[in-house]
Amino acid sequence: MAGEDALQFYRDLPKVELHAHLNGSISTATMKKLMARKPHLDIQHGMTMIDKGQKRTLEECFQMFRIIHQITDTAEDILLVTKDVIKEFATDGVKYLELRSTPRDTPAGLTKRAYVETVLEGIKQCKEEEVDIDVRFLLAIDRRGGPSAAKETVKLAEDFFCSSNELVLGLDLSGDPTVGHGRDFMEPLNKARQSGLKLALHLSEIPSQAEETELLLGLPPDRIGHGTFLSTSDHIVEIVKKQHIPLELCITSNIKGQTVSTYNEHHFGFWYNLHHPFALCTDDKGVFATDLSVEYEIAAKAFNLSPHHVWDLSYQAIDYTFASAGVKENLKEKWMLLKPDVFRHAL
Ligand SMILES: CC(C)=CCNc1ncnc2c1ncn2[C@@H]1O[C@H](COP(=O)(O)O)[C@@H](O)[C@H]1O
Ligand SMILES: [Zn+2]
Repeated sequence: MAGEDALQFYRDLPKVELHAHLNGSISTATMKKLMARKPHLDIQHGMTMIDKGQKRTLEECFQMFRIIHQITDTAEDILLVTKDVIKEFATDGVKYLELRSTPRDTPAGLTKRAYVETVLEGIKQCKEEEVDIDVRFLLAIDRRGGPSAAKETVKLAEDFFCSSNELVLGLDLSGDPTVGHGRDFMEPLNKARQSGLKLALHLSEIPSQAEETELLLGLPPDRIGHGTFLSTSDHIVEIVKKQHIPLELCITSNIKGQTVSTYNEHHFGFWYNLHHPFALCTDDKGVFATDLSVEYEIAAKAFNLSPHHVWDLSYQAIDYTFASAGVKENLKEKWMLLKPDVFRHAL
């Protein structure tokens, strides 16, 4: 397979996306619509996206999110962004998506509760429009907010967990990993867990976080975001392996954010060789100018995966979703229906 044929194979492959931050997933087309609504902000596209071949420091990446948040500060913006992002994932062949986003009170008058309601409305409208994708939502805790904001977000998640008809499934812990300490979030995260919410935590995204990682692994989380530096501690690897905690691996994000130097050195290789569960994900498809099909293609090239291996990766990811057993079964049936076509393309 070469060039366009290859990319078509990865597009046609039914996929599960488990690690996508809403405001990091905004495409160029949607960004243009948002910028046209707010010309006074004078934001240029280069300020919100890292193009092919470019890299940024972690600090510069988090600066980009501050700029993006200025552009998405009303309910109309959040509704537009949610619907566009969902439709773009569907066009890329994603059949099941767990979106995550940090509820925000904005100067434009949006409240955290209204923020969540708007995202859920976007998901509902896409369903009514029969977009071919099953979408669920995780509320994100930004480390910058500290324990009090975390408690508020957990409370909101608990409320929507009960009322959203299985749309809200859990929580994410994210934000600048150099800010705060995991211990600040143990109590609210533990409480969330006891309420039945699932936990997807960014862990060991930067070096020297072994102490924090070990503490948070004690919850334990249901999935780990990135886990880039987990493998620097044998003890931590043992804990993760023993509990079979799936990882969410985001290759382009790690390269462009410079926590990993080259594709071949990505920790995909380490966990793949251990046969440990993981799912390929995009993280921020807008900021990092990628798509899930592109991430599968990058992994296949860097780690020499056959189309069968690639198929297995996408099929296995169904088991790592936070969806009910029934939803997982339906997805597996869907995958089997789509399988022959996919392989006709591959051969
Ligand atoms: C800087 C870099 C390399 C980013 C990739 N890795 C990330 N690590 C931690 N938190 C993140 C990352 N990407 C996005 N986020 C979180 O997602 C938010 C944007 O999406 P949202 O507003 O929650 O809808 C950011 O403000 C940040 O809190
Ligand atoms: Zn992330």
